[in-house]
Amino acid sequence: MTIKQKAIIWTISGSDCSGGAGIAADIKTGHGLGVEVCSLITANTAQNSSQLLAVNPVSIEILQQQYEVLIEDKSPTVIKIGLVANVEQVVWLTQAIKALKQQVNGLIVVYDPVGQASVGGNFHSLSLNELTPLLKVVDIVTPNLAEAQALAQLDDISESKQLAQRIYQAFAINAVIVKGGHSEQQGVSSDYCYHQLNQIKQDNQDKLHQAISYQLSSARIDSHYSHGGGCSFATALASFLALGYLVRDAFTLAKAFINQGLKASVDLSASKQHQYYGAFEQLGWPHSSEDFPQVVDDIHRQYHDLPAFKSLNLNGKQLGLYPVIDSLAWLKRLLPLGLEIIQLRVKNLPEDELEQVIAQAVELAKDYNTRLFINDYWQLAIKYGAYGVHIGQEDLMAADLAQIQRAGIRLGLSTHGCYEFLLAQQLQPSYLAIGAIFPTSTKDMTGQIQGLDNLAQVLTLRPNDKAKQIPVVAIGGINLARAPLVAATGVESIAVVTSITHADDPEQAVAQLQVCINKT
Ligand SMILES: Cc1ncc(COP(=O)(O)OP(=O)(O)O)c(N)n1
Ligand SMILES: Cc1nc(C(=O)O)sc1CCOP(=O)(O)O
Ligand SMILES: [Mg+2]
Repeated sequence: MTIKQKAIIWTISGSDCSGGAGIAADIKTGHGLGVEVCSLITANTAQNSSQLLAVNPVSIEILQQQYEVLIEDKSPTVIKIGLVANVEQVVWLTQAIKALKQQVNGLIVVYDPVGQASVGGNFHSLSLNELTPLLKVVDIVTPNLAEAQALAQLDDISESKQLAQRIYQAFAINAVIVKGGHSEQQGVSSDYCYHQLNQIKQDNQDKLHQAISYQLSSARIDSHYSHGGGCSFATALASFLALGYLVRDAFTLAKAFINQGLKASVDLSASKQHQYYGAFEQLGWPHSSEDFPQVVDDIHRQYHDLPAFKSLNLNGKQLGLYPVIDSLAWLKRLLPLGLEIIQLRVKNLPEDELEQVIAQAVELAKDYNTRLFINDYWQLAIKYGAYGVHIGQEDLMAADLAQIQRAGIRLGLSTHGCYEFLLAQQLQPSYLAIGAIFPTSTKDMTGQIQGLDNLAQVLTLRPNDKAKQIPVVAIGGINLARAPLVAATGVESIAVVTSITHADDPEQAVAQLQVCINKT
C-alpha cells in the first residue's frame, strides 16, 4: 500500500478550553478533511458556553519557538490565522509571513479576523490601524458581517458585496469572503466572495481590476451548537486550498461543510432545554448534494424562469463514447460507427467556410441516429437545426440561452469543478461536461485538472432521484488505459479528441473505448 503524503496546514490561533472553537475546531476540521494540522498557539482563552472569562496571550518568544520547530520539518502549504491577541503578535506575525512567503513557493495565508466572542466579550482590542500590516500580507480574509463592517470602516452598510469590495481595495487582499451566517436576511444564509484571479501580492497592482465575485446561498440553519463554526469555515477553506482546489471550489466545499455540520447540530440543539451554546459538529468531507449551496449568479438572475432544456431522449441507453472532432472528413468517418453522440469542434476557420462546414455537418448527420452537437457556434447551430450546441463557461454570458431553448435544440455545458458544476446544473442543460479529468495536450487546462476523485465528487452533486439527474460527460486526457477508471466512477459518457484522432486505427479505438464506457 502506498501512503500519500498529507498536505500540511498551520493554524495560528487561540486555544479554547471549552473545546469548540480556535485550535480545537481547526484540528478537528482539518483532520476530517484529510490534511495535517500543525498549530501555533497565540493565546490561552478561558471560556465556556456562556462567557469569555479571559484571553491570555502567549509571548513572542513562545510563538517564535513554535515557529522554529515547525519550519524545520513541517513546512505549510496554507496558513490559517485566527485569534491574534495584541500588537506585538501582529508585528511578529507580519514579519513571519513575509519571511515564509520568500521560503515557501505558493504559500496561501487565510485570516479569519475573530474579534468578538459569540457569547459576548472581545478577544482583543486591536484597532484597524494596528491590524493593517497583517491585513496587507494575507491572501484571503473571512470576516462575518460585523467584522467586515469593521474592516471596511462602513458600519452602516450591510451589503456583503460593497463591504467585500472595500476590504479588497483597502488591503489588496486576493479574496474577501463575507460570511452571511449572522446577517439579518430572512431564512437565507448568503456568503459572498470577491476574488482577484491573479495573485497580486506577488504581482503588479494593475490586475486589481480583474476581480470576479461568487455568491453562495443556502437555507438558514439555526442551531445553538454552532460554537467554532466560523473557525471551522476558515479552516475548511484552508484545507481545501491545501488540497489544491481553486478559491471558488474551496469556498463552495467549505460552505457545504458548514451546512452539513449545522444540520447535524440541529438535533443536538433540540435535545437541550435551555439555549446551551454547544460546539459545531465537524463531519468530514461533504458528500450529500443537499448540503451544497445554490450558486447566485447574474446568469441565474437572467434565466431563473427558463424551463429545462430538451433531454437527450436516451430511452434507457447509455450516452457512451462521445468523440469530439474538427472536420467533415472525421464526421464522415465516424458517423457510420453507430455512436450516440458526436461533437463538431472547429476552431479558427474563416466565417464563410465555418458556416458551410456546420451546414454540411448537420445535413450529413441527418442520415444517422447520432446526436450532433456543434461546439461554440450557437447561432449557426440554431440556423441549421443541429441537434444541440455545446457551450463553455467563458461563452455562457454571451450566448442567448433563451433563444437556444426556444429553438428547441439541446444544450451541453462545460464545467471545471464543483462551483461551475452547481452553476451549470441550475440551468438544467441537456448534459453537463466535467473536465479536464487528466492533463491534456489538446487544450491548456492548467489549474483545472480534476482527477478521478473530483469526478466522483461532482457526480454526487446531482439530485438523489435518478430521474432528475442530468447526464454527465467526462472529458480531458482520457485514453484507453484510463477509460475503465473513468467509467468506474459511474459517469454516463466519456468525450475524447486525441484518443481517436491520433490513434493508429481510429475505428478500432472507437470500438475499444466504447467497450470501456458501455461495460458499466
Ligand atoms: C463534451 C465537451 N466538454 C467540454 C468541452 C470544452 O468546451 P469549452 O469549454 O467551450 O472549450 P472549447 O472546446 O470551446 O475549447 C467540449 N468542447 N466538449
Ligand atoms: C476540449 C476540451 N475541453 C476540456 C474541458 O475540460 O473542458 S478538456 C478538452 C480536451 C480534450 O481533448 P483530449 O481528449 O485530447 O484530452
Ligand atoms: Mg467553447
